[in-house]
Amino acid sequence: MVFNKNDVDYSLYLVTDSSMLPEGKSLYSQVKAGLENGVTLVQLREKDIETKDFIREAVEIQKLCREFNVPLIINDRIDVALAIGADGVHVGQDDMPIPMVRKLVGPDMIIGWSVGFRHEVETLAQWGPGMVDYIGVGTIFSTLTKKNPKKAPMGPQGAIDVLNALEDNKADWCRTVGIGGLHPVNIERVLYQCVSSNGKRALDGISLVSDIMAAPDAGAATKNLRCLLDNRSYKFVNLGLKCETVLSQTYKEVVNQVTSNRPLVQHMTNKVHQNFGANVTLAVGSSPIMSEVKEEVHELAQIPHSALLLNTGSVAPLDVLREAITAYNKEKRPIVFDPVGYSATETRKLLNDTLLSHGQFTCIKGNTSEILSLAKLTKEKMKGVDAFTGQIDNEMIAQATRVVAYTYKTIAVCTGEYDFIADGTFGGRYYLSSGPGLSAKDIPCVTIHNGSIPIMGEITASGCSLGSTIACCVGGVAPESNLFDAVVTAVVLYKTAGKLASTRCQGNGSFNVQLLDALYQLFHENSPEKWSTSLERL
Ligand SMILES: Cc1nc(C(=O)O)sc1CCOP(=O)(O)O
Ligand SMILES: C=C1C=NC(C(F)(F)F)=NC1=N
Ligand SMILES: [Mg+2]
Repeated sequence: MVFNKNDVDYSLYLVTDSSMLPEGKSLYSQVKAGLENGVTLVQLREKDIETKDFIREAVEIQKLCREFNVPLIINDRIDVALAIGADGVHVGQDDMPIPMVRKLVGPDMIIGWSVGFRHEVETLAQWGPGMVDYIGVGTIFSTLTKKNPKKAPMGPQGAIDVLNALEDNKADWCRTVGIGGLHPVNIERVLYQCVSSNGKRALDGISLVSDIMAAPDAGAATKNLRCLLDNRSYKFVNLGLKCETVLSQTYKEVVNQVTSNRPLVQHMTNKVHQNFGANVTLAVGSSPIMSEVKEEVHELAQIPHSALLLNTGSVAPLDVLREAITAYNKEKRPIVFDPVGYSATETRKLLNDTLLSHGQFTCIKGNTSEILSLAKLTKEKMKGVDAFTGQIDNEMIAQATRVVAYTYKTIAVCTGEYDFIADGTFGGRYYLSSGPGLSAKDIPCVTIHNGSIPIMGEITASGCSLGSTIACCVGGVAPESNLFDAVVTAVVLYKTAGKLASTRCQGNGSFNVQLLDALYQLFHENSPEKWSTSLERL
């Protein structure tokens, strides 16, 4: 019996592995526990096994899957799949070519293909709908399960590229499952982030091996995975993720909450910014801690009203930065990310991309060049570049800010004469199969202006210290307060202080001091009705 391909539920796809069974468990018992708790598709994958043993095992598992009306896919071994009348086969890039597989198995069997790159999608699109029915998109995160991996982990951004390739090549018939290192700690984030740029396509499901096959209680593990797949809301921070530009909270309220909650803002940042950032944090009624000690990040993240400012000018080792992201995500406390010099060097780009794929950021703040490169809006892609002056117009910057917010499902801030703030969080909602239907141009964005303040660019750490101010506000507001309001308040406060300081200073030395004083005065006076900075909804 072969399933109608359109009826296959790819949401929780178990791929077996008999080499990691816990003591006293069998392949059969693990698969059964999975099927009883929400596994919707099974793939029998045995690398080194005699054909006779494989067939015996396949017949046994097939019988079990039929009891649960779940399709059985055989990995790699077309002969075994045909011999037992399996519902499908899965082949990798180095296995039998797809057109040959289709010729052997006929039109009704399900064919799955391992895909990691855009060119592989272009190939399957050329073959058309009669060939590949679904693809395993991976390897998303590093995993020990697949021996001699040929692909480096692609991260959620790599999976988005594959989803975009499917959309670009109109391969609408092709379904997708993410695979590789998927576990409860990252599944919500993968489903939340992995949406095509046009908003139409999300992953159809997730596929995993060790989380169930190696689980001492495979039933409980599966039940947990099922919940993550079905609840569709990723609360990555314990703040309100209301997706609108109506400031549901006034600047005054935000400042009051920061004052009363006095957040602890952990800085992992560059040497130049350390001192000034700590003083800005104090000026904005908060407590700085400049710690880059791996062993204490979890303790710090657990302190009420903690927030992390991660500025990749920091020289802390990568594993310390990753541990900090893990800790603050685990505690659902905000992380402000400042990808300093994002694409200035390949090294920095690799570091930043690695951190961006490791966790969920509450806010990503950068200057125009950092945001444009994060949005992958290179010169030729930019329509808004003035042909003569080469100046990038505000519409282009606003769009780049929206693309960054959308791509990383975060609040993106682009600093310059005009600051832009876009909300790509979608309220934390995520989808299976079809995405939100909205693209970057549809998400809320505001711009903030207070005339030009050229001296802002003349001092060190002025951009970095906006990061400190944002971290104070998102750290200090009450839980469930709206995240967007807190970020907007920080940017408006900072730009107002910058303007005020520029009218009082005699050069960049005194500007530093005046900026600190202005922040302190504006914050403690807390009379936003007097703040000179204007906000406009785009
Ligand atoms: C079978 C397989 N294929 C992969 C690919 O990237 O194509 S990764 C993988 C193993 C996934 O195991 P786990 O869920 O234990 O990480
Ligand atoms: C190598 C593989 C990649 N992906 C998948 C699946 F997720 F099932 F599509 N299965 C495999 N065996
Ligand atoms: Mg910067």
